[in-house]
Amino acid sequence: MPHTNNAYASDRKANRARRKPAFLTKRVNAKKPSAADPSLAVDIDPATVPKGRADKTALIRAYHAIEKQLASPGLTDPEERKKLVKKQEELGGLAAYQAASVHGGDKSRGGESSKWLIKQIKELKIGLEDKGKGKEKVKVEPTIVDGKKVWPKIERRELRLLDVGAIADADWPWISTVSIDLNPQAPHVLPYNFFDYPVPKTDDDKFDVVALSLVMNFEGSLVNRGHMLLHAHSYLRPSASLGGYLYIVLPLQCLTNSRYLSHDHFRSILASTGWDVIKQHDSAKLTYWLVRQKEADADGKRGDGKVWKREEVRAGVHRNNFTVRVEPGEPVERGTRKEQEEKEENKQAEEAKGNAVEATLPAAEDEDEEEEWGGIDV
Ligand SMILES: C[S@@+](CC[C@H](N)C(=O)[O-])C[C@H]1O[C@@H](n2cnc3c(N)ncnc32)[C@H](O)[C@@H]1O
Repeated sequence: MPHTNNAYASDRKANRARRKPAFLTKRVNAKKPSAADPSLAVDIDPATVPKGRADKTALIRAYHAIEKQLASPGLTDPEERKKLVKKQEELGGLAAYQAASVHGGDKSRGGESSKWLIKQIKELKIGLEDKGKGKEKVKVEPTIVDGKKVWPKIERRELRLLDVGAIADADWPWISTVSIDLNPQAPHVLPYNFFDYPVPKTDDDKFDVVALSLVMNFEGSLVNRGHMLLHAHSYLRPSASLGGYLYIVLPLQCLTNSRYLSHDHFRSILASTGWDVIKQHDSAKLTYWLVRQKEADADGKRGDGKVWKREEVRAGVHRNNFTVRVEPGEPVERGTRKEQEEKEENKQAEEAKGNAVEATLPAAEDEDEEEEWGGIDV
């Protein structure tokens, strides 16, 4: 019985046996060597996005392994950095990674994550609560027609959504979406890092909802994942004393099979960073969270400022290491994380392994697990 509920676990076992997947072995040009450094040899046609599930998984893993190295504090040599970036390019770059990834919002796969969000927005009447102050409240209830909910047509101001890590997706007529991504794949997606996207100056220009769908698990720095939770506050428009919503989607295994994170632990981190969980749902592969800003205190703060380090929440070797750390300060840039942080994380990971009853697998195996869930192979 695999330790995951993923139907494709057997594919991963194949990879663990270090069998080189087809797309990595395919030679585009026998003469094309591995540049000056043989360790950079990745025999892949950059234009070819792997078609098979196992090959896609291998690409995601390979890309993520490099992404993690780029986020490492040990990476101080600019030449090493260049090599790693080049390696990613040879894999097809972020575009190939995106094409190979499973996306919660991908309409061709049913747009699973956006569907869930839209349902919640309608049910919670998000964007309607501050409409027409002093006017009679609009009653919005669905009627059931042929067993399906039909929502009445109502006048509503356009709801504003900031879709972070959007790649290329989605629009609804009554939602005004601003989409940003590190590497946009469509003209309407703005090329921004979330941490650099300018905060709107007026409340009217702010957003009702910020979406981080399968984005936190993409971020290689654990501390930056926490910063994403803190940073999202700035973009939300306050409505009465409460504020707007943050929508988070993660691979389910980030919470159900992580050594350092569970549903309860994530809920505590959310509370501490100023969020009340309003709706939560798990599908077979994804976990969905719609959270709302807590009431601000007299100083305008919504969180308790607590520092969250990596803490073990469940033992066992057959676990992934996905977690979120929360620390004050600015988001860290790749390669500039303090060495002390990494030492501390490694020490904690070692202790966790030592405590594990079934601590039999080699470290490399654990590493695989982490890459897998740091990636978005869901
Ligand atoms: C797996 S895709 C998720 C796509 C889509 N949101 C979905 O749910 O299917 C993750 C995307 O997040 C983007 N991303 C990661 N960190 C980001 C950041 N700090 N700012 C903007 N985009 C980011 C990546 O470029 C990547 O395209």
